[in-house]
Amino acid sequence: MGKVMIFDHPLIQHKMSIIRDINTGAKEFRELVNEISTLMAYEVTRDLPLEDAEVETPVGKAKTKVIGGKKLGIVPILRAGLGMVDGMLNLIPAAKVGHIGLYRDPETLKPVEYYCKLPSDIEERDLILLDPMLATGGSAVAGIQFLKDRGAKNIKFMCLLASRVGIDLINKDHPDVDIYAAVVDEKLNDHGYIVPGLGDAGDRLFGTK
Ligand SMILES: O=P(O)(O)OC[C@H]1O[C@H](OP(=O)(O)OP(=O)(O)O)[C@H](O)[C@@H]1O
Ligand SMILES: O=c1cc[nH]c(=O)[nH]1
Ligand SMILES: [Mg+2]
Repeated sequence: MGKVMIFDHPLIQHKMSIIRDINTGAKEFRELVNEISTLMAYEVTRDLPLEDAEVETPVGKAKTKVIGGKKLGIVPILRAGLGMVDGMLNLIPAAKVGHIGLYRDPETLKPVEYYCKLPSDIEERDLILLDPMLATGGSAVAGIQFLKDRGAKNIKFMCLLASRVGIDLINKDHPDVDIYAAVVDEKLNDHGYIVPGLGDAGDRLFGTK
């Protein structure tokens, strides 16, 4: 089964508290999603392989380590995943960015696909799939399958808020995928929203409600 990493870092917990607050407006919400994504990127990239290197300092030669030939890709699930892209690119600026458009049908709660544009060499890249919300898990599971169908082999899923049900579904359908979540909430309501959650992440990021 994939690893499940929940973040207990005080900075992340503090920022998640503000993000959940109904009184936090779109500007601050966007800034915080960005900042939390950068903090999480630090841990999500922990297993990047290092290679030995040597550099000339002003005083002599230093034996150093550099990130090796690993190619990375980040793939936000539209729309809400877009809010996490810049935060990730702050730390891994060379990563290529793909996009998957999925929305959750409000009646069936099933994901509906409407867009896909991925790096052409996706099968050679380690991918981090981004979506702030993991609720029923339908969108994440569909997004992961989407990437695998196009040749991706090494995929991580990163979200801000996860439900227990969503984590279990990814573990069941994609046991090879590691999950990174800032916070876990236990419950979903009848409309598939995480409770207490933070509401609709896409609407809060883009001010559409
Ligand atoms: O785990 P699930 O039950 O599938 O729900 C999570 C999905 O729902 C939200 O997207 P939404 O459909 O609201 O689209 P949006 O990002 O365009 O607002 C969220 O960003 C996830 O993609
Ligand atoms: O709580 C939820 C569930 C799905 N999508 C959201 O944006 N929020
Ligand atoms: Mg939404």
